[in-house]
Amino acid sequence: MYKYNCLNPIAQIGLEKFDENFVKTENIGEADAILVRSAGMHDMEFSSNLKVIARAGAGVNNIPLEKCAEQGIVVFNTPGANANGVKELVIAGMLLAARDIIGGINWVQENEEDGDIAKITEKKKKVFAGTELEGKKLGVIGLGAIGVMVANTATHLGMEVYGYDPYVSVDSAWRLSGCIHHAKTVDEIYKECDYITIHVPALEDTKGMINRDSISLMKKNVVILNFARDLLVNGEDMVDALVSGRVKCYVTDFPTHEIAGVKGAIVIPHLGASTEESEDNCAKMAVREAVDYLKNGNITNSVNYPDCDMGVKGEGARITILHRNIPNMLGQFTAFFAKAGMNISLMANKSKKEYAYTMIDVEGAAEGAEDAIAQIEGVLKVRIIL
Ligand SMILES: NC(=O)c1ccc[n+]([C@@H]2O[C@H](COP(=O)([O-])OP(=O)(O)OC[C@H]3O[C@@H](n4cnc5c(N)ncnc54)[C@H](O)[C@@H]3O)[C@@H](O)[C@H]2O)c1
Ligand SMILES: O=C(O)CC[C@@H](O)C(=O)O
Repeated sequence: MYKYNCLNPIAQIGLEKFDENFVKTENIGEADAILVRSAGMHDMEFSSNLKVIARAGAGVNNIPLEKCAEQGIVVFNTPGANANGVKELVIAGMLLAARDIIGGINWVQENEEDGDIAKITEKKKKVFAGTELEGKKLGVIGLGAIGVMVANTATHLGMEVYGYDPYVSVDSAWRLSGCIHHAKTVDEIYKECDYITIHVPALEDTKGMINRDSISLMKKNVVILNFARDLLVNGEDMVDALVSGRVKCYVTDFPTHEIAGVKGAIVIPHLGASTEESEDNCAKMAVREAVDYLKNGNITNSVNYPDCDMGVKGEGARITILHRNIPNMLGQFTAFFAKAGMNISLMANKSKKEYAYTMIDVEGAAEGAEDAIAQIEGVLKVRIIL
């Protein structure tokens, strides 16, 4: 029996994918798997029983990936599962920035008791007038699951779209509309575009990328949209740019004390992925990944270990080994099985940066293998799945 804990509410339709071999626990210390959304995990201590953290979402900056890798905990995310939800809110964000819809709606609410509201509307409405998206230039920084969808949709609104992503994947490149202008430098986006939207992960090299210097390259009255992470934008520099009028509008999904209430900031309470569809998609994918890892040892969509799949476990034992990516690990594993007289029927080995993963199917119960392999230097976690 495996136990799982939910650090955040996870959609029921996903939890229903756990079969009779899984039970929910409120005691994190006894959990084999943790399901999480945005809860911060950097200060948590993990029990040696924990094998999986499945992030029902894309961003993993709330999880200590390196610490988990060192402790043999495989971290998964759910690529693309909430991308459409975010894309739709980004489009809404552009429309809210282009026209003063919020100001107009607030005005109606403030004057709802006025018997003459229909008449005064026609006088007042010019205050809330705006511009259209058609014909404007949109720069998309980061062409992953969300960026590609935003870029493609914006072309249907008649926008001229520039895309920048020096690490774009082959899959994303295939999905990207042919009419998107390939920006070779991020400065080209800053200099050319009327709207700039960022869809990159919060990493050391992306933190604070929107700051005084990058803003100084942008057009006056630019609109900046941030549905990725607050850390990507220097808050103080953004407040200055809004107050001085350098930036016309900053639409963000991440409220901070600094930005909330600043004129020109449209601040949304992290709702990008908060749709029924996105929450269901993320939950289903996260549970599927956790179950497949716990029952079969297969890794799909891990962010700290390599993906590796040997299909459904068969009759004999499956030994799974999380280890450092250093020479002679495979030789030592196979030497153990040879010496123990155990026949290997299937084997796979994959690596990702400093870490590697080996799966070995043997005929029989692989008695003694767990303890013996755990002794090999460089091994981080061994499991025998029977
Ligand atoms: N607001 C929300 O609710 C919400 C929901 C989902 C994701 N997010 C955030 O959005 C981010 C992107 O999500 P996604 O699903 O598109 O992820 P993704 O991994 O599919 O795409 C990220 C893209 O950024 C690119 N990239 C990385 N560094 C870059 C750089 N320096 N310059 C340009 N491009 C760079 C990568 O090559 C990749 O193509 C997530 O990391 C997460 O932080 C927010
Ligand atoms: O879980 C959420 O609601 C937000 C998720 C989002 O920020 C993500 O990175 O996928």
